[in-house]
Amino acid sequence: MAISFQMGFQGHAAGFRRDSQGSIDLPSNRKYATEFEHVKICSKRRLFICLQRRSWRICCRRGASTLVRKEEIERRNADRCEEQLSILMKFGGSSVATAERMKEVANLILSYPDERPVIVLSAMGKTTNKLIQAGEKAVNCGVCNVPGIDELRSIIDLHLKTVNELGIDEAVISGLLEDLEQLLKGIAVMKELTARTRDYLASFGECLSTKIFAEYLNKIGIKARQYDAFDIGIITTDNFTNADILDITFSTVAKTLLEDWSNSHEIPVVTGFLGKGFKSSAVTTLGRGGSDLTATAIGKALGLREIQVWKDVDGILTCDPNIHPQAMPVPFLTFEEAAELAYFGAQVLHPQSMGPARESGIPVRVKNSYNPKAPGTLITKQRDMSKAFVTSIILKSSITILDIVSTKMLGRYGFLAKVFSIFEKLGISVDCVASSEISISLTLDPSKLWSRDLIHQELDHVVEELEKIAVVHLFQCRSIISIIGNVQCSSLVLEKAFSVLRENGVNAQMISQGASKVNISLVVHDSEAKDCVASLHSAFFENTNGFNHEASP
Ligand SMILES: Nc1ncnc2c1ncn2[C@@H]1O[C@H](COP(=O)(O)OP(=O)(O)O)[C@@H](O)[C@H]1O
Ligand SMILES: N[C@@H](CC(=O)OP(=O)(O)O)C(=O)O
Repeated sequence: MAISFQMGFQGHAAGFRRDSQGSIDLPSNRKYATEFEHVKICSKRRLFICLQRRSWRICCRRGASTLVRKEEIERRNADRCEEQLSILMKFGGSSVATAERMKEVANLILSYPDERPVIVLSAMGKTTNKLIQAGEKAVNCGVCNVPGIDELRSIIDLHLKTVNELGIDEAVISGLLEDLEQLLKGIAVMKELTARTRDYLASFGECLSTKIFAEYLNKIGIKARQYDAFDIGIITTDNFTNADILDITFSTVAKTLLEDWSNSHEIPVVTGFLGKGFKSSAVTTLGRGGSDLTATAIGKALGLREIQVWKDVDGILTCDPNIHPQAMPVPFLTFEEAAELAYFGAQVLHPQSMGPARESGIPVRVKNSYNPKAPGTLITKQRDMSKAFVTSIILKSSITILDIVSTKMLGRYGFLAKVFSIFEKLGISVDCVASSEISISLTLDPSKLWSRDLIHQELDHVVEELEKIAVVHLFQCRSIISIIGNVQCSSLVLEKAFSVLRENGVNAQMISQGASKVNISLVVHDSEAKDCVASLHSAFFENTNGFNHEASP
């Protein structure tokens, strides 16, 4: 964009350079851009005054930092009025962990000038963990000691520091911070933290981050409005800590957000992770990482063109980078592949998040807010599978295997039905199954089903029930390695996977292939699992002579 701008000495000293179109590129050190957005504390006074008189504001356009007229931002606001909301941008905790990160995210939003986005945010950084830890401490610490709980202090410090660094009024969050302390005192008085209270407690994280961010957007000239998901019609089951979104959500959310948008043209900034219980009307949460699900649910409700999920990695990777640092981005995935990957434990996506996107056919793009230029991963209904072989390897550790063999007290036909009716009665879901007429092996993820102190007791209970009809062996400390790949190549995938296991001297204790056939799961001992993943990754992705490389969707 061509602009004329008298750049004084300070501007040159700060490293600003004019390019051939007249745009002024900011120095690569983004600190300057930030300083000029928060001019109150800016030491580059002369340049700041000049900027203010001419009504310039700083924003980031398509990755290159440029100065953009305030009028231009107003024009964009006006353009937004004429059109419907177009995309959804969800930013996870790592993307909004500090004031600096929030500024980067605001710049990212500005770098999509032609879109009218809905924003979904998670809690800042590790706030959710700290809220839960504070709640657990409050149970035993006594009311007087609540204000001194380390995690509470750290949550208050982080949020106050953030509003101060963003130059917004502390009043935006002071009421919420007071309520939070009161809630923790209530937990201390009651000496218990129920699942319902835990969800209410966790909700403070998203309420705080969205209030701060919406206020900041308004401050820099982008009209925005904060929404609590439980007030706009995200209606869920009353299954606290792991609630499911109910279908009524789609029409209620659409009504609220679209009506407000057409009246006020303010970008909605919505709390991820939260909902409202259908029967209880209390705040619920969608399970850890649930903001991804909020994003796809709102995307479906509004019929948006694209759902963007911004993380701290270059998209979905070939495996967890914490397990194997050579993990590389997967450019394209189908909803089915992404759902399997999420369900089998890839932390990067919430297990249920692909549902609403798949039902509505809206593409999901997973991007890196720390590296926006990276293409990320595009998840769509279909993709060209001709060059696809294996897309990723997922590891889920600390699972339990149950080997169940019929005592023949039941007829052959009744055995499997009876086994699954026991799981249904106990409300237990199973990950992998391998079965014959009279025996069945299956895997459970106890940490998802029961709290740590209940795991042993609950497992004993399951075994006791099953022993009424079968001989049961229970094996703990096992890992599921799931290989997500092309159904057409499953024999080749199995052949290669087994030769890797053989080279590593590892015996698979169970093998299972889902009905979708995109996933082959192998169960090994926890102690062997990480080395197996590294060797499988190396065999499928690092020494492939280009065999496993994909270029187009
Ligand atoms: N296959 C994978 N691809 C990408 N990231 C993965 C994968 N498996 C595990 N991860 C982890 O997931 C993290 C991103 O997920 P998450 O922390 O939930 O993001 P956010 O909080 O930004 O929504 C990454 O930092 C990475 O450590
Ligand atoms: N804050 C919630 C919800 C969430 O989705 O977080 P993130 O996007 O940072 O994974 C959690 O920590 O579980």
